[in-house]
Amino acid sequence: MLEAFSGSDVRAAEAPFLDAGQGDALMQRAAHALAGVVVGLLRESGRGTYGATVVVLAGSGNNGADALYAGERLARRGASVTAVILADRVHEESLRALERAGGTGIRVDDDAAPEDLAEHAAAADVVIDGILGIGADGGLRGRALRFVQAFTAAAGPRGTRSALVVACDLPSGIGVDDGRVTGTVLAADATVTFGAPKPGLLLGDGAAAAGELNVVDLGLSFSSRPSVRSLLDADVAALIRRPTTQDHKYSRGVLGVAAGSARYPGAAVLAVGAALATGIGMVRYLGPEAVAALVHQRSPEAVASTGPVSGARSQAWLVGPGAVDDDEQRQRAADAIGSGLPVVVDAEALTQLPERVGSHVILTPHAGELSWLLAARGLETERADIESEPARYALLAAEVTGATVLLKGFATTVAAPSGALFVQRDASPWLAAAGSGDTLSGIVGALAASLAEDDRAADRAGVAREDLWAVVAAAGALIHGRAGLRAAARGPVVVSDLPADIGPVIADLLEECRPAM
Ligand SMILES: NC(=O)C1=CN([C@@H]2O[C@H](COP(=O)(O)OP(=O)(O)OC[C@H]3O[C@@H](n4cnc5c(N)ncnc54)[C@H](OP(=O)(O)O)[C@@H]3O)[C@@H](O)[C@H]2O)[C@@H](O)CC1
Ligand SMILES: Nc1ncnc2c1ncn2[C@@H]1O[C@H](COP(=O)(O)OP(=O)(O)O)[C@@H](O)[C@H]1O
Ligand SMILES: [K+]
Repeated sequence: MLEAFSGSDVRAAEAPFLDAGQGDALMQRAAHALAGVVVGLLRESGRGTYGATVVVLAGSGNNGADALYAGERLARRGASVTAVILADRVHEESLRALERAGGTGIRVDDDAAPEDLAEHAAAADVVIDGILGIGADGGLRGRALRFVQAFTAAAGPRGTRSALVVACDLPSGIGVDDGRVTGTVLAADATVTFGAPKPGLLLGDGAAAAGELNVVDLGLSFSSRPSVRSLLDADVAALIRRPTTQDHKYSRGVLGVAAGSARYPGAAVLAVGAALATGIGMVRYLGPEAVAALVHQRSPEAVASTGPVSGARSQAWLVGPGAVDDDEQRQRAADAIGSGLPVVVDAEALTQLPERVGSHVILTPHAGELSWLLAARGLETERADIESEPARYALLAAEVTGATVLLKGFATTVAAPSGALFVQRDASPWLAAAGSGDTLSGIVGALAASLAEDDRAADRAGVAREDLWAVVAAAGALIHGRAGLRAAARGPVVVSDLPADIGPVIADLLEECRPAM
C-alpha cells in the first residue's frame, strides 16, 4: 500500500534522526537514491550517464541540497552537470560538493532574463527539480516561477519535450498536502520521494504532475495514521477471497442486485455481468421480469425473482443502477440499506439513504450526485467544487452520512467515516462512458459479498475493521480501472464488453502474488 504522510508528519518522523545528528546521512541517502533513479532513466532511454547533460534546479532549502548532492554523484559518473540556483540562499556545502566533482553552479539573480538558461535546460537530457520540497509555502513565485515558465515555453509540455524532468521529493508548484496546483507547476516524468509519499503526490493535479512515483525508504517511523493511501496490486490480491475445496456457492458469497427498470434495463445487465466476472457464488437479481429476461440473455446463471429483499438471502446488496421511476426498486433499495448487510448504493438508490448509516453502506456517487447528496443535508456545493477538491468532499460526505463514500472520476476517491482516505488512479479515460459506473458497482458489490463473512479480511488488507469497506471499494476501483486499461488496449472501450476483461485482471493479480511453491 502506498501510504502518504503530510509534510508535518514527515518532519516529526525525521526529528529523532536530526536530534541524533543524522540529518546529513539522511540527505546523502536521499541524494543517492535520486541519482540512482536518474541513472536508471538514462539507461532506459538508451543515453547512459557518461556524457549525459544534467541540469539541477536548486532552491534555497534542503530540497535543493538533495538535488545538488545527486548532481555531484552524476558528475562523478561522467555527466556534465550544471546547477541553476534560483534563490538568494543555497545549501553551500552541496553546491561545493557538486563543483568539486566537476559540475558548474550558476546563480540567477532577480534581474536576470531566464530564457538562455531555460533553453540550455530544455536541451539537457535530464532536469532535476530541487526547487521546492515539503517546505513549499504556496505556489512557485519570483525567479523560480519565471524560470519554470521559460523552461516550459522552451521545452514544451511533458510528453513532447526531450528533457526528462525528475522531481526531487515532489514537483515544485504542487500543494504538499492536498495536491492542489493554483499556479505554475513543473510537471515531472518521474518523482523520487523520500521517507514516504506526500499526500499531494496521490491527490488531484499533484498526482498528475508527479509522473512515475519512486518511494525511497529512509527508515522513518510514523505515529500518525497516513493522510491518504493507494492500494497496490498485492493489497488487492491479498483481499480477494480465493475459493477453497471446502467452498460451495453460498459460502463464496451471494450478491443481491436490485438494479434496472423499464426505462434503463441495461444497467442491470452490466452490473450483474461485472459482479459475476469478479467471482462470487451467486447473483440474486430482483427487478421487473422483462429486465430479468435481458439479464438472463447475458448471464443465465443469475437467479431472478420479482419479490422483496427479505425473500432473497444474500451476503451483500447492490441497489440503484438504472432503477429509476420504479417504486418496487425504490423499496428494495430502502430495505437493503436497512438490512444491516454490506450494501453498495448507487445512482437512484442514493435518494433512499436515511440520515445516518454505518460504514458497511458504500455510496458510489459521481460528483453531480455527491453535490445533490450534500445539498440534501444542507451543505450546498457546486459540482465544480467537488471536482476540484474530491478528497475534501468525499470525507465530508462520509462524515455527515456515516457511510463509506466512493467518489467516481478518473481518480477514484474513497472516504471512510473514520476519516481514512484512499485514492486509486488505475483507470483509463476511455472508461468515461455510459454504463461504466454500473460495472464498477457490480465489482464492488461482488467483493463485498465475498468478504462479508470473512473475519480476516481487514487483517489481510492491513487496515482497521472500520475501514474494511473503504478498502473493498478502493479494490473495486483498481480492478475496474485495470479492466478498462486492458479493454482500451484494443480500442475504445465498449462497456458491455468490460466484464470479459475483469476475469483476466483478477487472474493477473492472483498470479503475481501467488505464494512460492
Ligand atoms: N524530511 C526528511 O526526512 C528528509 C527531507 N529531505 C529534503 O528536505 C526537503 C525539505 O527541505 P526544507 O525544509 O529546507 O524545505 P524546501 O522545500 O527545500 O525549501 C523551503 C524554502 O523554499 C523557499 N520557498 C518556500 N515556498 C516558496 C515558494 N512558493 N516559491 C519560492 N520559494 C519558496 C523558502 O525560502 P525563502 O524564500 O524563505 O528563502 C523556504 O525556506 C524535503 O522536501 C526533502 O527534499 C531530505 O534531505 C532528507 C530527508
Ligand atoms: N476521466 C475518466 N477516466 C477514467 N474513468 C472515468 C473517468 N470519468 C469517469 N470515469 C469512470 O466512469 C464511471 C462513470 O460512472 P457514472 O457516472 O455513474 O456512469 P453510469 O451511470 O453511466 O454508469 C465511473 O466508474 C468513473 O470512475
Ligand atoms: K522539488
